[in-house]
Amino acid sequence: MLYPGWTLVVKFGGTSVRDDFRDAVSFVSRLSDENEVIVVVSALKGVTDALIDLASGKGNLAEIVSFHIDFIRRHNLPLEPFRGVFEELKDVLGRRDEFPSEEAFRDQVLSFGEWISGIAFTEALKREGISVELFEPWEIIATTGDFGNARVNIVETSRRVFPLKRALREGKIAVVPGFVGGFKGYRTTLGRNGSDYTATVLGKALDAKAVLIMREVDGIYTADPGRVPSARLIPFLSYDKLYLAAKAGMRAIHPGAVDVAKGTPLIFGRTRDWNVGTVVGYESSSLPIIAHRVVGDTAEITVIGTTEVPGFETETGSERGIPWARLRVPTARLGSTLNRIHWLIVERNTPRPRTLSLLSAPMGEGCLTAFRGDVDEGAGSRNGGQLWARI
Ligand SMILES: Nc1ncnc2c1ncn2[C@@H]1O[C@H](COP(=O)(O)OP(=O)(O)O)[C@@H](O)[C@H]1O
Ligand SMILES: N[C@@H](CC(=O)OP(=O)(O)O)C(=O)O
Repeated sequence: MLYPGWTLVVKFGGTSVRDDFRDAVSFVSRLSDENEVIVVVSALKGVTDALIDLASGKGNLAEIVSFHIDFIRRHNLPLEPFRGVFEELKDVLGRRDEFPSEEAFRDQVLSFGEWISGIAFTEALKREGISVELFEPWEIIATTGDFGNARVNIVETSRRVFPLKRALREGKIAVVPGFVGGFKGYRTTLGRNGSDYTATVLGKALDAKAVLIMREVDGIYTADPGRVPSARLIPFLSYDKLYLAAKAGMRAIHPGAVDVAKGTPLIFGRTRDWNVGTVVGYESSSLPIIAHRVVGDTAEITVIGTTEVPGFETETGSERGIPWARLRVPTARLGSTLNRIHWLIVERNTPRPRTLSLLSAPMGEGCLTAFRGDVDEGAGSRNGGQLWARI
């Protein structure tokens, strides 16, 4: 499958582990027939948030345990390998004072989400009769001591991957829980969506032929496909454009993951049906990407790959040779009841303009007030509390 004999890192996001576990396991099982495979798993979707609450004293351990037990039962996995882990988590919660900081304690608690997923994946592969070994990420991924947002030390991590190489040589699949690293005996985390970062770091350290990022959507789109039904799939995308989009707030990948990946093909696919949609390398299609984020009380919409957004006063710039245009909206100053802006992007200079993408960004209250003066009314339409502007 793919190219026989390749070393592949395959990462499954939290939604895939929680909702498409069987497809994920069978995909890995199939890949491993002819390839060396390293599997990186995220915590089940929602678990990291629940653990953050738990660490801050608000959460409920029993709920987290029963959520996992339900998952374990639904997939007919043996309960035994998990029991000690739930006990260990309870024990950590009682030892808060032994950690050098609140952040170090929180990272220790968060590490259990990915660790439990790692055990689940390992047990599921064993049940298929596949030879597999689970690795402790805090022993492999060497990081800085910035708890909550640690950076990986690639040189040190490359020294630590020998046990993984040994396992691969022995014909085993290596399972490495994502998002978690280690610093001076403490567990660290790599920032939200950090499992992508684990995957590309391992791709580099093991000189993998490709890193596959498997999720609930089949690739990278011109805008968030969860919000924008007309967003278009981008088949070929460059590392630099993906990096700029991630930095501008696109939720699809951890920005730190992209730079590490340079030189290794990054392939985005959907776990369900094993559908691959985007290959990231040095070349890019000309489609723009729209990303948005809220920074303090300002909402930012960035269009990457364009020099202007006609009809709007934008800040423009260029990074890594790629132009971008950015619109900032001070959400606090706005006062109407509108809470979304829909932004229609059409291809211009063509006889019949085609819709490329539509951004629907929640902007806090009052977008209409902010944009009324700037909008080309002839090009857009307002209905049902939505405002469209053509760019
Ligand atoms: N431009 C984009 N292209 C693809 N996905 C995007 C984009 N922007 C945001 N996303 C979101 O990223 C999410 C990634 O899928 P998901 O399986 O939830 O990832 P993970 O489980 O790794 O967090 C999707 O829900 C998708 O809506
Ligand atoms: N579980 C972590 C790390 C991660 O990468 O998750 P996901 O792959 O679901 O984005 C988080 O929620 O941030």
